[in-house]
Amino acid sequence: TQTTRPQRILAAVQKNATRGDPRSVVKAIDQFCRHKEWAMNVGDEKGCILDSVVTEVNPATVLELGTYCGYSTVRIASLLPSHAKLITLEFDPGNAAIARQVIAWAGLADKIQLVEGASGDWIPKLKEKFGIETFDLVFLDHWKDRYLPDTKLMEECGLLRKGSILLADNVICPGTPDYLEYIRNSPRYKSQYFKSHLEYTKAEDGLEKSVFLG
Ligand SMILES: O=C(NCCCCCn1ccnc1)c1cc(-c2ccc(F)cc2)cc(O)c1O
Ligand SMILES: [Mg+2]
Repeated sequence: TQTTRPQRILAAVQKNATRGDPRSVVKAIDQFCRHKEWAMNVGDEKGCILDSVVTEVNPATVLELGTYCGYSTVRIASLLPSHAKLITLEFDPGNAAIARQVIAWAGLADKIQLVEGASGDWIPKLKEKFGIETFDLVFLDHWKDRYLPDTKLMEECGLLRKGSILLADNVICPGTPDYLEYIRNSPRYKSQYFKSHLEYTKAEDGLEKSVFLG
């Protein structure tokens, strides 16, 4: 019976990465996706931009929308201060099951809370469920047509504070036109575009970093 792409990514991690070594997990996935099989991880080039933003913000609370196989989850969590918490939402149960194992292999399970379900359902429940006040950093990497509605939902639910950072993947490819239009024209945000490339390709893509002004 045929394996799934996430299953093949997990196998590559278990074969090539060292347990408890997040950077080796990131490297193993990048090697596999660059040389064996493309997959929609944020990747190494945009990943370096992600790393610099995480390091600059040094967040105590992080929300990731779109876990996939846990590549960016591991990448972010490996840079967090010891008591920081990362909540990651994944809609697809198959992806979530793989991501849990990738996160465990990296030894980061105690920093990460993986929640299965739809972001639109979960965002209004995060405060009560996880005792979260606000998020210092949000990484948007899920369905591209959900970036805008979920951003508005986070505003309405009081999950953003003055200075909260939103970092959005794929604003060029596949593209998030309605989100870009909103966030770049809203007086409540200050945005900056980081030009890069679609993971493991030469196609243009980039990350949009936006500061919520309150
Ligand atoms: O669709 C993407 N991600 C969302 C996956 C489903 C999220 C499910 N979910 C999780 C939580 N709530 C909902 C994505 C796609 C591409 C891409 C680019 C070019 C191409 F030709 C094909 C694909 C590149 C990415 O970097 C991406 O992130
Ligand atoms: Mg992406």
